[in-house]
Amino acid sequence: MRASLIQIAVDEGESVAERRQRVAALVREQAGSDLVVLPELWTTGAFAYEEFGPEAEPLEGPTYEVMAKAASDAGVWLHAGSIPERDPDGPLYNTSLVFSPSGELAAAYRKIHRFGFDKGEAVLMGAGRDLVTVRLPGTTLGVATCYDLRFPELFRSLVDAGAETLVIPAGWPERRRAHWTLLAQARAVENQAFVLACGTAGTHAGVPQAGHSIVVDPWGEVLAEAGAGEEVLTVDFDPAKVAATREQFPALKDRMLGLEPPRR
Ligand SMILES: NC(=O)CCC(=O)C(=O)O
Repeated sequence: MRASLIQIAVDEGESVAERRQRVAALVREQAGSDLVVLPELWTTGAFAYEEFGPEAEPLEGPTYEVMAKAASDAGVWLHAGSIPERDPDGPLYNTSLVFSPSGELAAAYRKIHRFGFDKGEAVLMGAGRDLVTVRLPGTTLGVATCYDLRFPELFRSLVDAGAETLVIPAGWPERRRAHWTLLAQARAVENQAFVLACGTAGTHAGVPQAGHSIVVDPWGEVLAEAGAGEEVLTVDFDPAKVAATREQFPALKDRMLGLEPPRR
C-alpha cells in the first residue's frame, strides 16, 4: 500500500481560497498512491483561532467540494485533514473528511479532545463524541486529530473497533516536536498498528509548526519522516504486518483492564 502525506505550509501570505486550489493540485499529483493524507485545519491554521469563525464551512462546503473532486480525479482514498465545520444547529467543530476514490464522503470525524485548556479551540469548538473507523481495501483506518494523540485510551478504543492504521492529521507546534515523535511511536507500539501522522509546516498566528510528519510501523520503527518545510512524504507499507506483529508478539491479548469480563 502506498500512502502520501502532504505536509502543507500554512502561512499567512496565502488566502484560504488560494491554498485550497494549491492543495487540490498537490492531491492530484499523488495519483498512483492508494491513500493521501492532509493535515489538521490547513485552510486556516490550527492556531489561527480568530479565523475559525470567519472561515468555518458547512460539512459540504467549499473544501468538501474541492477535495471530493481532487480524490476522484486522482483515484485515491483521501483523508482531507480537517476543517472548521459550522454545524447549522450547534457550535463549530474541528472535523476531518475522508473521501473514497470515487469522491464519495466515506467518513467525517469531529475531533474529540480540543486543544487550548481554557482558550482557543477548547472554547471555540464543540467536542466530537464518536469514534470513526474507515474500511479500505487491505486495512482499516482509525481516525484521530492532533491533540487526540495524547490520549491513548482513544486509540485503544479504535483498535477495539478494528483499526489497523491510525491516521492523525495535526497542526503540531515546533515547541513540542519531541512529544510528537515520541507519542506517534508510542501509539504504534502499544497498539501494534501503523501510524500515519501528517503535520503542517510554516508559521501561522505566530506559532512555528513542527513539520516532521511521520510514518511508524507496528514494531515502532520509523518508516519515513519529513523535514520542517512543505513536503510530500510517500511511503510503501504492508498492511499485513499488523496481523503478523499481533500474532508474533501477542501483547494485546494480555490486557487485564477495560475488558468485560476480565480475561483471566
Ligand atoms: N492543534 C492541536 O491539537 C495542538 C496540540 C498540541 O500543540 C499539543 O498537544 O502539544
